[in-house]
Amino acid sequence: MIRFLASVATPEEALVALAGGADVIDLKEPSDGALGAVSPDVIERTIAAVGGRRPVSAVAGNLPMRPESVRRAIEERLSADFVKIGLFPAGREETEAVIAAARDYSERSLLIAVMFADGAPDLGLVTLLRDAGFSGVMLDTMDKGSGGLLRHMSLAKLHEFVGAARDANLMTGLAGSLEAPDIQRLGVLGPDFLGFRSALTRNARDSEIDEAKVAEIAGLIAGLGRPASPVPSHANAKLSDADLPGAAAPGAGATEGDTIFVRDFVLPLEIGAYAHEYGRRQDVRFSVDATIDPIPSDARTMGDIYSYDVIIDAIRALAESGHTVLVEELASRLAETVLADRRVRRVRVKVEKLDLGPGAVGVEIVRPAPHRESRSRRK
Ligand SMILES: O=C[C@H](O)COP(=O)(O)O
Repeated sequence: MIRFLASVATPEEALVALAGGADVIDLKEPSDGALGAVSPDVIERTIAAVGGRRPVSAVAGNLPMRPESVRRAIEERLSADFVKIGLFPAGREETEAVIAAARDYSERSLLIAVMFADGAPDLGLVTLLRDAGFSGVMLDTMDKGSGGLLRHMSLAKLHEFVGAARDANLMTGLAGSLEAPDIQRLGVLGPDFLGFRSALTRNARDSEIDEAKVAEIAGLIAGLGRPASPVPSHANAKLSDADLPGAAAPGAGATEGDTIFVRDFVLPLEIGAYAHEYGRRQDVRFSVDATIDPIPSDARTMGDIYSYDVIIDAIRALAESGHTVLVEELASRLAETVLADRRVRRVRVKVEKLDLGPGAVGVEIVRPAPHRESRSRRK
């Protein structure tokens, strides 16, 4: 299950976030850039207001990459469940010194490193973070006026980040001016947290958060229903472990379903078994028809639908994944990604190479959703 981290500036906002359904109350001062810190007094009052119902995190601030500044900031925030420490662009040595300095506190709080997608993040730091006792790592954006996370980093790169962090046994979070349509697209990657501030306010990022907005984001995240990697014990106790939504069996006598499609989507890919097909790209056309549970007639938000963006993202990820020998492999991998969403009943995938002749060559496959099959076998 993916958790919803809501950034708040005051105890009052924390209560709004709580009422709206946030899973983690993240203290930061939004008028002071990406990781503006709130005072220790605000931290204490917020912890008291939240009263143990949810974990509270506090950011260390927009600090220079100097061990003594980072140490002091962590020291003042140890009463929070998580302390988020920004790894701002700096030389490797300075960054390593900050990570090493944080190690002294890893037994006393859960440390989360924050890297910045628009700040040339070094994903190779993940193992250092693990060795220094960090509990998690997030990707966020520094410049809140420069577009959201997906503008700065491709899904394939984010996938790599989540995978590397998970391999290092770190919790992962994604944030950066995220909006409602990003949730399903990032949900496919299975991070532990999605973090929000801008999407929770009706006006500017530093205006007050709005409960209805918080509830909308909470509903969309709850609708993802992905399994989570373990969250360390004392913070976990404050997180609700509601059953995975979206897992209900389709009603008996349900219709064939509706179709979400992406057709004739052409991208250049490295593909083919011949030597002359290596080291160059050729145009490949993808067409995907996903048969999904009938769309409710009152569907109005992203949470009510299966997004074609998820299919497009999966195709783009294939294009970025290096050389593939067979179109059949592309088709199977794409089908698997689409079928991972429990609303999908069946998928038809057509993959065509366009540069080999006057026409197209390729493959078309149809695959049923495995979770639907096993359910009907049990009956
Ligand atoms: O940690 C999450 C951030 O506060 C996200 O803020 P943002 O949605 O305004 O980028």
